[in-house]
Amino acid sequence: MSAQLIEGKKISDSIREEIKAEAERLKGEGVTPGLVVILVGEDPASQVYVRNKAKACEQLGYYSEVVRLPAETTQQELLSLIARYNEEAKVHGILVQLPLPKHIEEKAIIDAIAVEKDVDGFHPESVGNLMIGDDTLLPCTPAGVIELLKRTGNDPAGKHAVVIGRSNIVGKPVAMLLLRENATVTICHSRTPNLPEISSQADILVAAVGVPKLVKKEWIKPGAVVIDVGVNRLPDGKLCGDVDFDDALQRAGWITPVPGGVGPMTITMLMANTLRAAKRSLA
Ligand SMILES: NC(=O)c1ccc[n+]([C@@H]2O[C@H](COP(=O)([O-])OP(=O)(O)OC[C@H]3O[C@@H](n4cnc5c(N)ncnc54)[C@H](OP(=O)(O)O)[C@@H]3O)[C@@H](O)[C@H]2O)c1
Ligand SMILES: Nc1nc(=O)c2c([nH]1)NC[C@@H]1CN(c3ccc(C(=O)N[C@@H](CCC(=O)O)C(=O)O)cc3)CN21
Ligand SMILES: [Mg+2]
Repeated sequence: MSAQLIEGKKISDSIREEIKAEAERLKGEGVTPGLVVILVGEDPASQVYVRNKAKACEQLGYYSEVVRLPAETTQQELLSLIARYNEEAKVHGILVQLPLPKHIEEKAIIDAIAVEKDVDGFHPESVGNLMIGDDTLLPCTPAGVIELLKRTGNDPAGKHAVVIGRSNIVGKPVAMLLLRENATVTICHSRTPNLPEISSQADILVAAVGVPKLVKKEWIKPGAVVIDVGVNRLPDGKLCGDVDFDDALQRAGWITPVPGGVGPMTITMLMANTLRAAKRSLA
């Protein structure tokens, strides 16, 4: 048996076509969606993502700015910049690339972003809205995961979903979205003692851990849908996920590759959020 591939790149390309058509329509009404990405310091992985985001903006005809700041930038300088973009009408979405240098308090920065421009969905008000089921901008990676499931006919409703990882940017929000889609959700983390046992009960397994190839064949229920959020750089420079892909292929029913799975969807969902924020600015 060999799992079916969930082709995130392909699915993401077709969603980008839909977004592009919508963006053209909005431009006809005089609004060009605009995104600013702010990068502090020189983290090489961040550089790649920032470049991919700028490329996507170009492809969709968005207005885009990338602000690269030195690692020594102070928290106050960053806050002032955000205050400026909160007021800037051309910009509908503000993304500050995480992680930030240690001397900057991430929470202070996220809190400072105007909630209507919070295209990451990380602001406490956005998180609260997601939690209570109100209409809000959804965090991109979790929204991408749900979109991948739906577009491959893997509706989460009634399924047991196991999420490994509880970060604020992936684990917790993806669990909340799966719950909203009527899955029964189990969240695991570094203090979960019997991880393989719980994991192997999952109809839908989401790995968002940051440990290369952690998830082995024995952790997977035969036929399960495996969504690998991990993007890890190996010493040889290659990318790999949190799932041992070759191993999992023999057991899973569906699986996302890394690269080419969740990553491209994250960027596409960012583009969708920016479009949404731009549309709302009209109302
Ligand atoms: N594809 C994308 O678009 C995308 C987007 C974001 C992140 N990522 C990738 O996804 C991965 C996770 O990112 P993140 O930001 O969520 O990471 P994070 O903030 O480091 O969180 C990792 C989570 O995994 C748990 N964990 C760590 N080691 C574990 C272990 N051995 N067993 C069980 N749980 C363990 C941690 O538990 P504790 O809470 O107990 O510490 C934590 O909850 C990374 O590889 C990252 O690069 C990809
Ligand atoms: N503010 C903020 N928002 C985010 O969504 C975010 C961060 N910060 N910091 C880093 C993480 C990691 N994220 C991402 C986003 C896209 C890819 C991505 O495009 N991955 C491609 C390969 C890229 C490569 O070649 O390195 C893939 O196919 O998986 C990966 C991680 C987004 N994340
Ligand atoms: Mg983190």
